[in-house]
Amino acid sequence: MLSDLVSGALADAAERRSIRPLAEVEAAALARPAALDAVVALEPAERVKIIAEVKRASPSRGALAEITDPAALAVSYETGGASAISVLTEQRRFRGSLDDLEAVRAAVGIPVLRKDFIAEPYQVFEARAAGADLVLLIVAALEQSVLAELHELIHSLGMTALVETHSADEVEWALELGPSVLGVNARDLSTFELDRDLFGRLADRIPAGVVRVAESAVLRPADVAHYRDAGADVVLVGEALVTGGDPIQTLESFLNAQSDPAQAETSGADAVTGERA
Ligand SMILES: O=C(O)c1ccccc1NCC(=O)[C@H](O)[C@H](O)COP(=O)(O)O
Repeated sequence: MLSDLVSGALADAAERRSIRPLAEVEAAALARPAALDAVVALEPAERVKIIAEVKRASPSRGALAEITDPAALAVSYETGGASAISVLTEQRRFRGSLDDLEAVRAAVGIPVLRKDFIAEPYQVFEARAAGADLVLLIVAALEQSVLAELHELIHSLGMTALVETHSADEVEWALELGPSVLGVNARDLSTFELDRDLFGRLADRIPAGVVRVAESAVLRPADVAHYRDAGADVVLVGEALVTGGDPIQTLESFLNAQSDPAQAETSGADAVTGERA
């Protein structure tokens, strides 16, 4: 699944490049106002911070929400207290686009993440040209040399990489890059299995000074508390926010629930499927 997603994303990028060549996108990227400092926005604080995701659909869940106005959704995320916005720009399985990213960038004042299957420099320049401040790099999807090249490019353009891992080896490879922000995704991107305890097993391997992001499988406030207790500085939330009805209220409940440790014990969500009990 992951290699299909990467090859689909590369094919779509090749099509866009045939219309808008690299030189043009590079010039647009360099002409953008400077990226926002995502490391400052996400740096550890008393409460866990939230990256709120604009997510219409996914390979594991199918259609999630229509989201006709991604900018309005992002504004409600910002109002609800999100520290950054993640925009899924992959079009085949997530029904996202760079237009969504541009619209969100224009509407909010907090950092915006391009969440996609980034595997070549063109996609990084596109991200900056569309106004991204953060770009996702998935360790499992990339050769180490490509990972290092893209990481360097992201930083040379003033953006921050969110380097995503799913195992102890991947954390080790990610750390070779000297990342500022490192994510552990509870979702295995090939099987879709969710393991909410993975973050806790890997967190100690992430040195102080690197922002620790727990990604996926947050369905209720207790899940935020669970990640916080395991050492997360930030949680990345998609599905619960786009399906939950009122994103502002959902975000507030996630941010406020963190001070109630009792809730950590009452989570009824299944750690493997992520289904609500
Ligand atoms: O969400 C999927 O089904 C998926 C499948 C394959 C590759 C990536 C996938 N999702 C990307 C993400 O990691 C999530 O959108 C993000 O972490 C939020 O997760 P959630 O809160 O569980 O929607």
